[in-house]
Amino acid sequence: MIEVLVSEKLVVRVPCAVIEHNGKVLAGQRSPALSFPLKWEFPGGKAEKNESDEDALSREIMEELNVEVEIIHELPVTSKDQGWREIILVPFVCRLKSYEITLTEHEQILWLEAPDLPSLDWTEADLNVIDNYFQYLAAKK
Ligand SMILES: Nc1nc2c([nH]c(=O)n2[C@@H]2O[C@H](COP(=O)(O)OP(=O)(O)OP(=O)(O)O)[C@@H](O)[C@H]2O)c(=O)[nH]1
Repeated sequence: MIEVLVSEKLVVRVPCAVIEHNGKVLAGQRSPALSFPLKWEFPGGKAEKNESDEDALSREIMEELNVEVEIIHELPVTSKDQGWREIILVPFVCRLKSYEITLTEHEQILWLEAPDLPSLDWTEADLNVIDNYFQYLAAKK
């Protein structure tokens, strides 16, 4: 009998924040020292075992930007197959609850008006997030 080894793909759940403030949206540029160097992303990161998406989001945003956020709306989950693993992005539209941002991981952040978001070089999964964010904005009008 031939045995087939099927390796399970790693599935990584990544809550992230589309942070709105004064009519603009925050984009973060990944550090040159990390995976996907210098790509743009929405701040956030991998949820830990037994951690809710919301708790992971708050923790990651505090770790990366040193601010508190309030969730306004959950956007559709989007996934990206990276070959050896699958990233499940769980995006939340948020507003700031505190305002003194201190960067601990990102190379830089930019505040952009929504229509300008696609001008940056995003990680692939984020293109879906941006589309879904545009749909959310259109539905609010
Ligand atoms: N926070 C965040 N991560 C994203 C986005 N899009 C996307 O593909 N990712 C990927 O999701 C993973 C989040 O991991 P992380 O922020 O907790 O940790 P990390 O940079 O050390 O990641 P790594 O596992 O690739 O080394 C990264 O690989 C990142 O590239 C996004 O919009 N926000």
